[in-house]
Amino acid sequence: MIHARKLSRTFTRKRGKERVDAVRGLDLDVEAGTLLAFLGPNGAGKSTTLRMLTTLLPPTSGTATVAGCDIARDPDGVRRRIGYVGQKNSASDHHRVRDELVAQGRAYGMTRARAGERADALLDRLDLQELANRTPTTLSGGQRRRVDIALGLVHAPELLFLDEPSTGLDPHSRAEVWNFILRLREESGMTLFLTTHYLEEADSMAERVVIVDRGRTIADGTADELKSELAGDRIDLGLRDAADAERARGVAARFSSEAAAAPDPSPAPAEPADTTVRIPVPNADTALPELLAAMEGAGIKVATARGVRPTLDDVFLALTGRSLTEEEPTE
Ligand SMILES: Nc1ncnc2c1ncn2[C@@H]1O[C@H](COP(=O)(O)OP(=O)(O)OP(=O)(O)O)[C@@H](O)[C@H]1O
Repeated sequence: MIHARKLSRTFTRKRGKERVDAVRGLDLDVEAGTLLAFLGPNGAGKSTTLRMLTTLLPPTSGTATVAGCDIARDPDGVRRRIGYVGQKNSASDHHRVRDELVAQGRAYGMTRARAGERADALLDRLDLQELANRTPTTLSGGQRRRVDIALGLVHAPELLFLDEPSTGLDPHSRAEVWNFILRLREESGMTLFLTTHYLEEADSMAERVVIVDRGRTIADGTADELKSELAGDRIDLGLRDAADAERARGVAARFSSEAAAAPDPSPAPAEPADTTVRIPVPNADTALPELLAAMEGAGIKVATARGVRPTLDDVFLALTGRSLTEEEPTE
């Protein structure tokens, strides 16, 4: 459904004095029917990639076909086959939801009757009937986002791009929008390509996660594959004081060669107290009892112990030494 080869985009700023390589040689193949989450820190090149694939921005070099059409040679073909839901609300504030859907259908060349039928079918299928005669200003954030998504579906695209669909929403509305997306995916089997900042959402909802950093793909797979191949489990031990923690690190070294080389191999976004020891292990469930027995054998009193499964942030940290939840330093 999407095939990109060496897709690149360079911007020049300050009257050509400064070059920004926003996307650098991206290769990507996406099968039809996939729900793909495109993740990365601020400035990684996610929106630029999305804008190139949706023909809103020409690439500096490289090629891509989207839904069978070349983005450079046949941008109209791409636009007819895809839907795009941007970060800003697309519905105007003062038109009723059904009228807005009809206007969108007309913009795609449908007759008034056909556009009306399509609007009603969408309202029905997406459970939006009760919003049909309301104006967007009277809707909640989640409802408004659902209407935006419906607008992107009027011309029955094969593929829908969503740029940060749940950003700026409260947790309840985020869950509402996600349920909506998952239902859409289940019922239509359509291909969904979305960017998100929310790692937990990408982790639990997407079938495939592509992580980009500084314009390049650094990881690609299912969330489980990425976590088990690139991050691994961890055990966090809480000790009574810094001296005990130091001794515990020595004992832990035998469980993990990395633990010996780097006493705190995984600096979390919140700095751990120096009484906390973090130990990378292949499997936390089996390592925990052995580790506690070893600590006891060395006369070290452990106050707290817990096995920690990796998150996608741990994957990013393992690959880049930075946390995905940290802000990028401004260039
Ligand atoms: N029109 C532009 N002119 C100059 N630089 C740009 C332009 N658009 C994007 N950039 C730069 O390109 C880089 C990638 O930006 P992009 O918006 O694609 O990142 P992103 O991953 O979508 O970030 P965010 O998560 O913050 O939306 C950034 O350094 C950004 O400042």
